[in-house]
Amino acid sequence: MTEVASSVVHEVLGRRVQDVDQPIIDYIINVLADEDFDFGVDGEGVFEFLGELLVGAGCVDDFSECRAACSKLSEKFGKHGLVKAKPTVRSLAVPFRMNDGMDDGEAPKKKPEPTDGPLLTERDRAKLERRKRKEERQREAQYQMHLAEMQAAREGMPVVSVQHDNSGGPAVKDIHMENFNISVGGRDLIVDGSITLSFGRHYGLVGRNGTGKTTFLRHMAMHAIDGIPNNCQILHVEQEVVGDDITALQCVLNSDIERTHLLEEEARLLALQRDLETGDEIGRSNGNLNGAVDKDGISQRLEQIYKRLELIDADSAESRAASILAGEMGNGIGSGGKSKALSFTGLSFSSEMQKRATKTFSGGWRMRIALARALFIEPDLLLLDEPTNHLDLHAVLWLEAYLVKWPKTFIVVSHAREFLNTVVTDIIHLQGQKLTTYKGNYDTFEKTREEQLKNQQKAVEANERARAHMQTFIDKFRYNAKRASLVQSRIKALDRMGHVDQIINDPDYKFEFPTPDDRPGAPIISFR
Ligand SMILES: Nc1ncnc2c1ncn2[C@@H]1O[C@H](COP(=O)(O)OP(=O)(O)OP(=O)(O)O)[C@@H](O)[C@H]1O
Repeated sequence: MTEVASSVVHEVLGRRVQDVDQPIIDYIINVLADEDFDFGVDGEGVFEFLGELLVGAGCVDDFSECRAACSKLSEKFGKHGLVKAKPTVRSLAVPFRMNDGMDDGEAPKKKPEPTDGPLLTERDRAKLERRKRKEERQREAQYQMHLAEMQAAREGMPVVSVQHDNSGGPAVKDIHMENFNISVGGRDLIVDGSITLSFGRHYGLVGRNGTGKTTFLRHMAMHAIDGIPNNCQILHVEQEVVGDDITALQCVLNSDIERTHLLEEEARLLALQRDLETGDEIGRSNGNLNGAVDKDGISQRLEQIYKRLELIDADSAESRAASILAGEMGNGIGSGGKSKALSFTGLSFSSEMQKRATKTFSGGWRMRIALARALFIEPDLLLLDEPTNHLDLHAVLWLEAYLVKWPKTFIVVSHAREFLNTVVTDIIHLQGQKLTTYKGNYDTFEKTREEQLKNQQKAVEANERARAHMQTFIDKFRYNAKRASLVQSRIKALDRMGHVDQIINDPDYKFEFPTPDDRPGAPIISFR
């Protein structure tokens, strides 16, 4: 069969076959010699299966010549009686219903598909396209459902706010998450993941687009991973603040819930006190002394409130919030960094802007307010997702300097290499559904990875060389009785050896410079 196939191929393709690599010709011959090969009508099967290869390898000049050659190949093989008659499957003009003649009322009626008798292969292709589109729609719907579930769960969670009672040190130190899985819409993003976040370390989370970095942060923020202590305050800066009548400054200050409640109570009690005093005057003029007891109670409570406000340093809160919004360095945070020589304008909210309602700001500026709020809260674990996206260069430099001095743990997802190099102490790499932590900044991570990949490549090559060598020996002496035992031992050794895992690497990085109107700033690393 192979001999016949070989002669037909040489006959049809002619002299050009001589210029084509032998393995390609062997492959073509083997395909055509396969007794199950479907030649299709007029060589259509040959064209579909081998067309591109024939053109690419230079066996024919172009696709039209290729079609003719395929037809000829099919015809010649037919003459040799090697083309088996295969029933040509055509689509039905109208769909065949299995329940025809049965109870019509019960039958699920399907609209007849528009058919004008195309070959099934073309129809199949269209079908495949439709199925793909359907799957994409399903995936999108599942993802939206996942987002809605996350949103609902988020709404049911206690609000992350400024905590004042941690004079004995941070409530939560290291966080150990072990053997957890994360999937979205049936797609596994992290399988059997384990990671330890050491207190005070600054992590950069990197990985190809779509690997699940954002989803991982979301799961952590929702405490949906075992190992995260309940009392750990985790804030994921993902969405801009809601635009309403509250001023930008107040929006930041409101995240100190205790202070806000104390101030509200104080205002209420002072108003009550004023009312009672007015009532007293009226009462005195009527000879009535009622209300003295209430007045004492109010004074006592006010005294408690003032003490607590002092303890939590409520007076300085406003200036702290304002300085974050303006982008000044405060609280000893963020005064260092290599960008010291540049003057910072930071988040750039002037005092006039700080008094404006959040609803008057664009999405980008409301994102800045969300960032300011997170920095003001200083949660146990801060999660930042592409924070530089909404910032101009000055704000990026300011944020870098701020984060360098950040006293607690944070994880930042970013494609900005310089930003990562400046602010992180460790890199978490999400790849192949696994999380791996590397000490050092982004450049160090990249070097370590390169080294690892080189070593892995060497191991793969050494393994393959050794395997090939053994295989050659086996093939050569397979039928040699004298060497049978040697051959056997090599076959066993080959089995034991297995293959070294192929290298899984992220595609190269691509640098992008975003348009200056929305994202002026540092170069962006993205995975091709
Ligand atoms: N809009 C969407 N529709 C359907 N599935 C989605 C959508 N967005 C994300 N997903 C699914 O969730 C997976 C994880 O997305 P996620 O945003 O967490 O990845 P990522 O690593 O943060 O990517 P990127 O760097 O692009 O933000 C995706 O691979 C995809 O399967």
